[in-house]
Amino acid sequence: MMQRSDLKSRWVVLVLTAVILAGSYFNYDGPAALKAPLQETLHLSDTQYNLLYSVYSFPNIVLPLFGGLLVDRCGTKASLILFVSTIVLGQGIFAAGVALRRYDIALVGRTVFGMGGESLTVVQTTIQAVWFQGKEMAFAMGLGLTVARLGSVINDWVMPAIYQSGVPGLLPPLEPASALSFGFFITLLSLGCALALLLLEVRTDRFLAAQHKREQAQPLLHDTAAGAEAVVEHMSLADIQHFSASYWLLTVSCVVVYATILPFNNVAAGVIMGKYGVSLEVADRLMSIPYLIAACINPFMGTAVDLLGYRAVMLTAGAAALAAVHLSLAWTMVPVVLPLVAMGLSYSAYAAAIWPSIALVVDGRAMGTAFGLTTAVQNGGMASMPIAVGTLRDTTGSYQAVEIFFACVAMVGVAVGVALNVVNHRAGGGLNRVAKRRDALEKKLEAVIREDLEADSQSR
Ligand SMILES: C[C@H](NC(=O)[C@@H](N)CCCCN)C(=O)O
Repeated sequence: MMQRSDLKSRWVVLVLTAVILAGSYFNYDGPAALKAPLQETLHLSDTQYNLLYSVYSFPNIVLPLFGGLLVDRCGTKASLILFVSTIVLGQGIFAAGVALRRYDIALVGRTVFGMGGESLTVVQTTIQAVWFQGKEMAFAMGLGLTVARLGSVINDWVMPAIYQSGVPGLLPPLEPASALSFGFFITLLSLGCALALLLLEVRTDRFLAAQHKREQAQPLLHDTAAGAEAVVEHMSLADIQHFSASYWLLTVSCVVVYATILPFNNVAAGVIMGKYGVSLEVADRLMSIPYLIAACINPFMGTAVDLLGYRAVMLTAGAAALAAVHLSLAWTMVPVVLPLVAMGLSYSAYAAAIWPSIALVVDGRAMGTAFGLTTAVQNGGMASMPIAVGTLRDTTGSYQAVEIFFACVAMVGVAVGVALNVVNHRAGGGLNRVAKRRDALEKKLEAVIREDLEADSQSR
């Protein structure tokens, strides 16, 4: 029976989903590229500035856990339009709040934006899973993340330029709301791509329905969400109790290690400007280095993980490298490019290992629940970390204490990584093995058990 993954149009779907997410990542990092102008215009302390990131994550301490359920219930088409519309609305409110010099409205905008932003990644992953099921799924997802991260990089380059010069006849210069309004147009581009995807999905439904009628096959599953059931099965909260120690260690690792990457990016311009005395534009270009490197090497890192294994080792080494990066930013005056390049390499290695590791340690049936739970817990870290960072910066007056704090959190990541290696070794070392070899061993084991069972039933 013909499926979506048999159609060439899956590549169009990949481009559309990647551009949709790039629009979201572009605007997630909007405040980071405009840190100084935003603080100046709205008279914000570091704590208040960082709260713009915490409020993005607050709703997501719960939402991603139910994101899969919502996608299952409402379908990918409806939830895609819902979540993209939510980020359009959120970015519009945020830009309006900044234009009106109303910090409270800006916070509401970031909260609404967050309510769409993280759930959008859930529905995007589901759509990619449905269209690439049994085909190039890992490659497609890696490429999707690369394009999304390019959204962050382009943001770092474009936002300060628009802030400086505005858009003649449209947006005034030296006004942060101008750059944020440009971000609003980018969300409209995401909405345009989402509508194009909706049309493509509807046409594909019709095409497959006609095809299935011809084949006298089962009735068509009328929504991609239903089609997704084979891959991203119904979320069941009861599954959580069966998750292994490795899963929980991976989740803790995800929280602490990501807490030293994304919240660092939120204040990176401030760290670089304060320490090296460069302009906002130069600081913004420099801060794009980690994400630019990650965007370029993500698919290769993913391939390396697939070919070599060593996931748990890579997670631990990535955390250790991040601790070294933050310590060097706290205590040394090495050229800033070096720690930023090292951060990009460690981030990419870490991201390439963490998400497939989660897929390896949970039962396929509980995959949606597992990813939803990890993302929800991760957002707990993303919500609290900016508050801690802002408070530290405001009370000490410099970023040195913040950098030492980041390094300590990364060291917790190293400790969790060591524990993960021990637990994983005792459980057979699956995370450090090559997936194909692991699959082969599991298949062998299954065959032996099946033979035993058959011999058992024959002897009775
Ligand atoms: C793949 C991973 N994504 C996440 O960790 C998201 N939960 C948070 C992304 C925040 C920007 N929208 C990543 O970006 O490495």
